[in-house]
Amino acid sequence: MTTPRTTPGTTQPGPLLQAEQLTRVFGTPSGDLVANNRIDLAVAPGELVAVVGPSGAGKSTLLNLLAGLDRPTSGTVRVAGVDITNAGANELARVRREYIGYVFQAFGLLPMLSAAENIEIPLRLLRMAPDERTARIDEVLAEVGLTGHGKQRPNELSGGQQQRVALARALVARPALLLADEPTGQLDSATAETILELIGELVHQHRVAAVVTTHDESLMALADRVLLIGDGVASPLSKGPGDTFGIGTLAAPMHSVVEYVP
Ligand SMILES: Nc1ncnc2c1ncn2[C@@H]1O[C@H](COP(=O)(O)OP(=O)(O)OP(=O)(O)O)[C@@H](O)[C@H]1O
Repeated sequence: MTTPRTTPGTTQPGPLLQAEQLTRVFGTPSGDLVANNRIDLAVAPGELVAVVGPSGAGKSTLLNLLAGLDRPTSGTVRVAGVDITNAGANELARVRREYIGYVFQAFGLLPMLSAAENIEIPLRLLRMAPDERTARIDEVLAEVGLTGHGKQRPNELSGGQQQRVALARALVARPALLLADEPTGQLDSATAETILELIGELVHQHRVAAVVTTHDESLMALADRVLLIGDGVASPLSKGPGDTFGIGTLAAPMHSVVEYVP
């Protein structure tokens, strides 16, 4: 992989991703539910931010807002300087296509397509020429350690391999922003660790800005910053040499955010 995609001739000062005062309220039969409450977040190229917190704390809600898959009740999201919250459908689609790679919690691979064909989808959306597409797919398959597996369908691959395909699909168009929702949620701990290391490597080597939601404590150790959304009481966080962060030791008021820089 070479450098992340940028639009020629444009400069993008400041963070690649900037969320300000993001609030998402869901109407439910038992009343309004505040899933995200005034969340601020800025992520620069080359930075890996882990979003952690208990089930139901609002992690997926936040990621969906950052990806433009959902619109906030209030607040704004800017990607490469573009306010995607108030963008029209075409502009939103362009920003998502050109800047964002998204990894879904349940892989989201199309079962009838091979691994290579799944990975090819974002390149087709970008109307890349077939030769170039093939070269990029080979390159990204090598990066995620799946050389030689391109012709296999998802059901012919292990869970960890499917997760690598999902990651390859998110990275194939060299997105400047990687958003991954629990990318290791369905994997055993050894495979999860390998995937997390791979994400860390790719983000830091290629200066991708990344936000990854996780229950996995090893991701917190790899992250440049940890954003905690959760229950309970806010407490200062600290980390000694060689320590990992324990989610059990972290607590914050419900739907509040504590940001910690390791
Ligand atoms: N479309 C929706 N309509 C109503 N409530 C919703 C909707 N989506 C999410 N919620 C609620 O918002 C809250 C946050 O959900 P979210 O999926 O963001 O949590 P999470 O932290 O990602 O949880 P998990 O770790 O279990 O995936 C939950 O109480 C959930 O029930």
